[in-house]
Amino acid sequence: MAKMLEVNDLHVNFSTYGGTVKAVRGIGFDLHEGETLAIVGESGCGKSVTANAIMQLIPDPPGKIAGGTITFNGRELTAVREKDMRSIRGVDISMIFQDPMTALNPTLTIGSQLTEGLKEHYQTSTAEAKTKALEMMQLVGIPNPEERFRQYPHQFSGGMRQRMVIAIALICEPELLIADEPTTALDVTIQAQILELFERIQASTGVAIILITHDLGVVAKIADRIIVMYAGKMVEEGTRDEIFYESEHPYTKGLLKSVPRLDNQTQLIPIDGTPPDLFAPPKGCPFTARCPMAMVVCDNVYPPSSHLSDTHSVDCWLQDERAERLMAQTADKT
Ligand SMILES: Nc1ncnc2c1ncn2[C@@H]1O[C@H](COP(=O)(O)OP(=O)(O)OP(=O)(O)O)[C@@H](O)[C@H]1O
Repeated sequence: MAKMLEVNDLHVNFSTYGGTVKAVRGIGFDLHEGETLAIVGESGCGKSVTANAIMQLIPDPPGKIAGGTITFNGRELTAVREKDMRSIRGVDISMIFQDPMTALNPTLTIGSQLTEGLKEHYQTSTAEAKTKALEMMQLVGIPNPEERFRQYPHQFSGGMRQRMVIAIALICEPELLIADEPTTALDVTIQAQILELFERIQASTGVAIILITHDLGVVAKIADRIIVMYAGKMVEEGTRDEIFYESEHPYTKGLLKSVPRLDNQTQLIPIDGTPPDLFAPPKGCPFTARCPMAMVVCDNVYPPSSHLSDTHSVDCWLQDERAERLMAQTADKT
């Protein structure tokens, strides 16, 4: 599959009264047509900022893309003017957010919100837009679309509202859908239904998906590849199986231990401690203070990326060829 998106050495900062928050600190990844990529990590690690940077929605000020490139279908998005970006957003790249309650306008009918994008970007006639909207409602599993088309958001349940938000995001047939915590506000059963919906939509439309979540359990079934972020860095990247069965970063392993399992066989073990302050991130590995395997070097130098396979890489000194020597140094110091 062809490469659609390439993020390279992306840095995003926010200037605040307290200083500069270094929210994203040099991340890079590719996305191919029709792929589902999950970005996973604890609250505050930079997932949403990464998504907003791709959409060119970083509020400036206080935010700024301080470095790096974001190339979408050969176009460098950081250089695109806002006017042109408006014709990419919602058309080529769509984004949906966590809360289906606030994403819809309570004063407009579902139908007018669903057809708005088609009319604005393609000057589609009202009749044609309605036909397309009803098809889309069918695709996302809204029963009685004709009747529902005329209703207002408050007449929909939370799960149905999220289906509508997804329909609105997809109606202009984007090539890329970015979903930021799309199931977090929903209960577990509805959550599973929405995830199945993503799978179904991808199979029928071929849209590529970036799924952002703090919950590895959510991506277990649907992600092709997973990026694990910590304190603005990408600490591990791999296929779903590499992350679930062969993860090497102590943080990824910690996240996996804190995921509830269906068989309820294992005890959930939260990761002790909190992520570092992003005003003054540590110069070494940011996970050091919470890492059960930390060595002296971890505190002082950020680890180089170790490539464990063509698709699997990890930023951890334990994977470096010098690890044994570094462990001995640590033992000497203790
Ligand atoms: N407008 C802003 N002004 C100042 N700091 C910001 C702003 N937006 C984000 N940040 C900071 O950037 C960092 C990354 O935030 P981000 O929202 O990307 O985290 P996240 O991983 O998506 O977490 P969550 O799931 O809680 O949204 C955080 O430290 C956050 O406080």
